[in-house]
Amino acid sequence: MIRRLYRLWPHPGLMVRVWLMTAVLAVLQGLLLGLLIPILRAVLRPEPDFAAAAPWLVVGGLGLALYAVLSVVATPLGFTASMKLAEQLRHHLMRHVTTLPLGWFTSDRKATFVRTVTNVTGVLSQLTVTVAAPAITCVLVPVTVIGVTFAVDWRLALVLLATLPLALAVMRVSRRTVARVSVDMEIAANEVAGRAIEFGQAQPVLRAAGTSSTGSARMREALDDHRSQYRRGLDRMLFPDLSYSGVVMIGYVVVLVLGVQFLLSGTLSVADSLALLILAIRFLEPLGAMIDHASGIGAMDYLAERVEKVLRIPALPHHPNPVRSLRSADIEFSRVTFSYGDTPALTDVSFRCRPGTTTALVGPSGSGKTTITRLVARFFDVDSGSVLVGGVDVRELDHPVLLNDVAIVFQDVYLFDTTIEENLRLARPEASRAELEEAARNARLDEVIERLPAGWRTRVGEGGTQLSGGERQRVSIARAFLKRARVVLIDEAASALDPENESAVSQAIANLSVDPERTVIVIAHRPGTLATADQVVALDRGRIAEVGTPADLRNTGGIFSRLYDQYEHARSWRITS
Ligand SMILES: Nc1ncnc2c1ncn2[C@@H]1O[C@H](COP(=O)(O)OP(=O)(O)OP(=O)(O)O)[C@@H](O)[C@H]1O
Repeated sequence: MIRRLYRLWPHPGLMVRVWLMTAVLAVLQGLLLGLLIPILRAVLRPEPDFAAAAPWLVVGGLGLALYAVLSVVATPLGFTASMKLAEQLRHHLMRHVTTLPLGWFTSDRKATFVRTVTNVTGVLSQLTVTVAAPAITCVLVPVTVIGVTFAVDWRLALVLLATLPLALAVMRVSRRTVARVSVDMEIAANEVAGRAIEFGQAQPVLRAAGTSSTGSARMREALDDHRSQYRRGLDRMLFPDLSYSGVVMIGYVVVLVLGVQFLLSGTLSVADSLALLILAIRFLEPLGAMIDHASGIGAMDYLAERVEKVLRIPALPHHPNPVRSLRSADIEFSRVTFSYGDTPALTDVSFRCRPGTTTALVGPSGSGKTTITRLVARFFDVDSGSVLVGGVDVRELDHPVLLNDVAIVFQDVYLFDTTIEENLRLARPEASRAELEEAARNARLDEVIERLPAGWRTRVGEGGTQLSGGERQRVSIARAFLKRARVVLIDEAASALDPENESAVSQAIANLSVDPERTVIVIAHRPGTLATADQVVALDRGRIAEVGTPADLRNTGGIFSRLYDQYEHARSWRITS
């Protein structure tokens, strides 16, 4: 465990200092106890010899003073260490996460990551100080006491020594049980937390459907499960707990019986028997306390594994001499094949998008449209073939340089809870007022801003909830203009937009491709976008089905013409309904 924690932290110096301090205190404690022997031997004689005891008392006094000073230093060190260690581990995780492929950030992984960074690192760092350090004491005090006991009577030292491996062996077995119980309890607690979040979020749906009792039944079920898991856990812990205490108690009784016997037979003095009795107590007491730390150590194991799991995710490979500028926005897919693990997404896909043009990606759900846009931005690396931007394989391009020239307009745009101006400035913080206004005009956002009560200074709410979906997309397109991105990847809203937003978003997309240096790829769901695209790439189950201009493909009876008719039909249905 110690080795594992040592490897986990990039700079384990602070942790080692805390542990060393604890170790020094533990050994000092054992040695101070050992001083009892010469002191008791000098005092518990028929004629007490205080002069002989005096030097030991002085050494003991100095030792105690040192112990007190070290304890005073160690306590605040422990407090700050736990905070600093958490901070260090968080930075370590964050640094690693910035090297991961963007495609790794699915919503469930994001949740796990957030929990690991916030909760797991904090608890692990705290346990590293509050459990690992006392656990060191629990081992080192008995070990030192044994050393000292050997100096008095090797026979009793052997009895104590026999207890140690036995207790540690029982401890090992117990730890496994305790670790399993801790994991089961953590899973049950997570289930409760998950259900609670679901229960909260689903309130509107549950109430609208008049089934709020069903929702609370699911919640109750999770709580019941957690309670019975907890009870089962306590039952399972009973046996290791009792067997461990049993070993420690038997050790103590054996020392007591043998000590009395040696005393009665005259082979051990009264002073030594008394000293040994005290040493035996100090030997067995920390050993007994060790079981209390077993669940903490089990929890540390589990938490360390969770941090290691994130750190083990392979980073996006880095080219040793990356190309540091983008020659042009020419995009080419050359025989690209890609799978998400075992799920094939694209097979042998080749097409080219020239600067100054708009390419519409169409195809049924799951045909690979989103994957194409992800590969352009290098969220993932292809399995075979290559994606070229400006004639250079994206794997050879400096990733920040690529992302600097790429703007992505998601279907569901997330805005920060600040003003509309700040949300736009994210794309280029130093943009002038005139540049902001030009970007807003091009994205047809100007008319939205005019309507807002505080204009540019209107706060958009968490996630941008004060704006409609189409308006949020316009903010995102305005960012692409402001950023002067030469590659723009758009996932057009598939759900219905009101006619005003629909035509504004289509116009904004059309404005983007006016720039002769810009390449626009849009996952198109609107006939308006399809009709104005320069090129259509139709996909079917990860393969290219058709490539051509909308006019060429409109009457072929192929996938594009079918989808076009469907979109048109849906549109007329919306208009007439
Ligand atoms: N993160 C992922 N992990 C595993 N499989 C994925 C992932 N994303 C997509 N897939 C799978 O890859 C295939 C292509 O998905 P993709 O999202 O590219 O299709 P799409 O045409 O954009 O679909 P839609 O129109 O529904 O968004 C599908 O089979 C999908 O289930």
